[in-house]
Amino acid sequence: MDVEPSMAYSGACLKQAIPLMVKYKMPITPLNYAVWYCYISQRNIALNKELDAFLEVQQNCTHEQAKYLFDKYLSSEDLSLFYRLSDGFDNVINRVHQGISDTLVRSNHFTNRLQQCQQRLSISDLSEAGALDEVLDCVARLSDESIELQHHANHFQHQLASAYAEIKDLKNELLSSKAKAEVDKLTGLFNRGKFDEDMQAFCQQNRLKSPQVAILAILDIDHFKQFNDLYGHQKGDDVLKRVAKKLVLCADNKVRVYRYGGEEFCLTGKFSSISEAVNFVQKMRQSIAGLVIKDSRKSKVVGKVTASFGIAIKAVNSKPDKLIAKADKALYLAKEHGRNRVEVIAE
Ligand SMILES: Nc1nc2c(ncn2[C@@H]2O[C@H](COP(=O)(O)OP(=O)(O)OP(=O)(O)O)[C@@H](O)[C@H]2O)c(=O)[nH]1
Repeated sequence: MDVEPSMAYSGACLKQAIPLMVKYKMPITPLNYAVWYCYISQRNIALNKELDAFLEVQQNCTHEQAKYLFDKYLSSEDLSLFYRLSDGFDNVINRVHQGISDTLVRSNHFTNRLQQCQQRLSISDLSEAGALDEVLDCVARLSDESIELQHHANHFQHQLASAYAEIKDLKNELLSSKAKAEVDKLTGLFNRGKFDEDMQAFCQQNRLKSPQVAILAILDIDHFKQFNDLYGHQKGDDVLKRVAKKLVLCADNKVRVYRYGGEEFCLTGKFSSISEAVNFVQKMRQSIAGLVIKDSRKSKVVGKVTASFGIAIKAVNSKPDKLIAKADKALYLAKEHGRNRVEVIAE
């Protein structure tokens, strides 16, 4: 890169790059940022095309692919530049740090001047010729310097206020991009990405209060394909939203609900016993079975919705894929045994 971009420009790029890195689950590292910076500023159309192709095929760009793009289209000079410019937080923090150092130097200087004046005044004999002039001189100098110090303090205060606003902006940007990346657009529930992330932590929690059981339940709307085929995809979407609403209404702070994909949802939670967990899930099932779908004029009932549930009881040191497979197996049994029911696999 020949011209070093301005701080404001790199800050603006950072604001655009962060949501993209969060969306595609790429760690915010200088190398990744360099690739996205290049993408956003459209400096190299070939890089944009290659990155678009990765994103289209697999919805993300792996570390190896980012490294490949970097090696192919960017140079180590770029990286050192991005090390300096990419991290908006660092830039702001450096400015504040510099402001504090300047203020300290100035206030130390002013303290020294005060001490010098104090000394000069204490040894001045006011009856001596010129002593009053010396006092006046001291006071005038101190007055000038205190005005200068005050100007500097005001300037520093503005610097701090703008740094604070900038950091807050970046933080909000990061938080809202992260939150958006975790939510399923149609239903507003947590999405599959968030589920995969949470499952790791859920499976690692082995210290449950006694007696307590942790469960994973997967539910699948019954004959949903038929519903789509009969009433259209939009009506199908409507059903998904209404099922999600019911799940949220039933859920309390014991459980967390996700859209697993398509017409499947899942929930994780802790209960004091297996029967309490099953009763809870049965209530969810009944609540969904109470859903009535009407035609667009809301005059005619066009269908009822039911869902089948599979519950897996988490064992100590359960691995996410094993626990999911167990819940899937229980769900399969619920479908096999007639749908609109709950099956549990405990072992
Ligand atoms: N409207 C809508 N349909 C979806 C969505 N995601 C998946 N589907 C549909 O969900 C249907 C799932 O059908 P299947 O897996 O065959 O199962 P099913 O008809 O629910 O039958 P059972 O599970 O055996 O009770 C498919 O027709 C998908 O197209 C979505 O976001 N919106």
